[in-house]
Amino acid sequence: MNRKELFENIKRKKSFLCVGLDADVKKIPQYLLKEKDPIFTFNKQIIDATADLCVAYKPNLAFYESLGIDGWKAFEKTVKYIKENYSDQFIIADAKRGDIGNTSELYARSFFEHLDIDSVTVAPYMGEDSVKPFLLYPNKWVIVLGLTSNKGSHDFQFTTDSNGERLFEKVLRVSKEWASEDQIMFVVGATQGKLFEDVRRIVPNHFLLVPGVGAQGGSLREVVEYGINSQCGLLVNSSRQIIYAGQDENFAALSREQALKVQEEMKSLLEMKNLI
Ligand SMILES: O=C(O)c1cc(=O)[nH]c(=O)n1[C@@H]1O[C@H](COP(=O)(O)O)[C@@H](O)[C@H]1O
Repeated sequence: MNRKELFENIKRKKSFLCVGLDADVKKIPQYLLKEKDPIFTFNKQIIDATADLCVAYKPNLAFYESLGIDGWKAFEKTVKYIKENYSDQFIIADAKRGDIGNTSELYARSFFEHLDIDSVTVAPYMGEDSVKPFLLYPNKWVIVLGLTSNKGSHDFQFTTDSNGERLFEKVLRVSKEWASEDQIMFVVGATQGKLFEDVRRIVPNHFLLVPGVGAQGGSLREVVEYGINSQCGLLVNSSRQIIYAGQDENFAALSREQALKVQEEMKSLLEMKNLI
């Protein structure tokens, strides 16, 4: 999916919500454990209940890999299900990969060839040659960790060099040269609030993947205030707050209610910014 199509979907659905499919076998409704594939059954119901309210899904690989082969199968089935039933959804494999070139090549192959997923999150720490193999796929997206949502973002990302440039700023400035705005997005945590202004000074046009609203307490209003651009430029992820809204048979309907609340706020913010 290209940038124009993504923006068209945002306008049509009046939403820039990404639902995070972080399905933890210990947190999903426990009655699902009697199913043959509880994680896929859970995901399928969440997807069916939210697909008209969001433009993207982000399964985080940790939740699947932790279950071994069964988890990987549930991941593949989830991706296939989205692609076959909701082809307008942008799929993000949240894998935070990145390694020496020949290894990254294989990571890229698994997500972009084997699974044909739209995008993958990548850690930039190992530099250009660790990210480049992902960029060899012209219609796919690489989502580079820029300024993360967690407390530990302060350990390294805010350290400054002799010119006063912070590490996250250097990451954005340097890595945006590795490919065009049609292939690279950046992760910026919703918890970083006003710092979106600093991010936008360096990458005014890029799409940003923004986790950290909901369970981590980031403010959607602030993200929009400081981070939106003329093509919206934001995919705001919420995982736990949406997918764990209920524990009984009606869990998917409760997830939908949560997603609807976020989508309604997004609609009014898009209207306020004259984008719809
Ligand atoms: O790359 C990410 O998606 C990510 C980056 C970041 O800085 N912070 C962050 O929370 N995430 C992911 O976004 C999701 C957030 O989940 P919730 O806090 O439950 O909404 C998880 O899958 C995290 O791994």
